[in-house]
Amino acid sequence: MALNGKIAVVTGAALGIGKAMTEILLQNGATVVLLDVNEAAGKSLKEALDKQYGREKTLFLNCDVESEEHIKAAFQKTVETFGGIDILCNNAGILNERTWEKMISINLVGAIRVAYLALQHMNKLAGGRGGVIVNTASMAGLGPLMSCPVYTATKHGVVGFTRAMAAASTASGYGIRFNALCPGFVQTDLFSAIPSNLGHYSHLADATQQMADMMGTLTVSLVAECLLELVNDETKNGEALLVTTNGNKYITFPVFTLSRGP
Ligand SMILES: NC(=O)C1=CN([C@@H]2O[C@H](COP(=O)(O)OP(=O)(O)OC[C@H]3O[C@@H](n4cnc5c(N)ncnc54)[C@H](O)[C@@H]3O)[C@@H](O)[C@H]2O)C=CC1
Ligand SMILES: CC/C=C\C[C@H](O)C(=O)/C=C/C=C/C=C\C=C\[C@@H](O)C/C=C\CCC(=O)O
Repeated sequence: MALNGKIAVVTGAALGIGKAMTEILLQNGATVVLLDVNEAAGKSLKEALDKQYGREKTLFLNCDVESEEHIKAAFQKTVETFGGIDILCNNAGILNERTWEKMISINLVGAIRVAYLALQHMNKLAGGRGGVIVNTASMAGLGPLMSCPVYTATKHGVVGFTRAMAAASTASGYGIRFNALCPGFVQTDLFSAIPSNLGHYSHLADATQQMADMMGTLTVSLVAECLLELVNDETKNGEALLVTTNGNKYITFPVFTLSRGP
């Protein structure tokens, strides 16, 4: 299988989209390290996956992406156990406008911290073997969601970080591709909890639900298939893949040519 011998790390792996990412990576032959702050859910998933794929194909580590210490230890354990990291699914995230500073700390600062610490092991200039980092952004990383402006900001940040790191990696010779996955509404616990997590914008919950009703909700397995596309297609670097129930598209962004003023 395409990912035989590859070592993947998934953050937020215990539930939702991260769980589906873990499963499709295993189905395609990868060994997967599951990182999540929800220890009960992570251990439960590991137990189920052991039965299906064997104990040696996965490792669950309790890891909070807000903690540099946790992430460093998780990546160290990964490299000690499996010899390296080839694929990072930088997926952990929350949606809660009431605790917006924490949401920034997890969705944006956490994603950057995880990517930077993974670079220390993946970067060819640092003895790594290169690979691919897929950051889970969102459709809200491409356009505004009025009911969750800070969530929108975090996801716009993830898209921008991804595209800039893709260019930096190419220019520097890291040997790592960076791509952003931008799903619309996906049926997960995060999505189900939205009405109670809009804070100042709770009065806009109905409008958001109407948008979701109109656009439809995606399954986690469909999102995971798009992850696999970004992992397997070595031509993809610096891409933002929009995933909707009406199909998927690679977003075209404005190009600013550097030219002197008049
Ligand atoms: N559900 C949706 O409609 C969409 C979700 N997304 C993004 O997809 C990613 C996954 O979301 P879902 O699967 O929907 O959510 P979920 O709530 O179902 O699963 C998120 C997982 O991340 C873990 N997590 C949360 N904070 C963490 C932390 N500090 N450290 C480590 N793990 C942590 C949770 O324990 C959970 O297992 C998020 O980044 C989210 O913003 C993007 C587009 C659509
Ligand atoms: C309320 C948030 C619900 C779920 C979280 C998930 O991450 C998410 O943000 C889902 C977003 C769905 C957005 C749906 C419509 C957005 C419309 C506009 O903001 C335009 C957005 C993108 C346009 C991209 C493009 O077509 O070029």
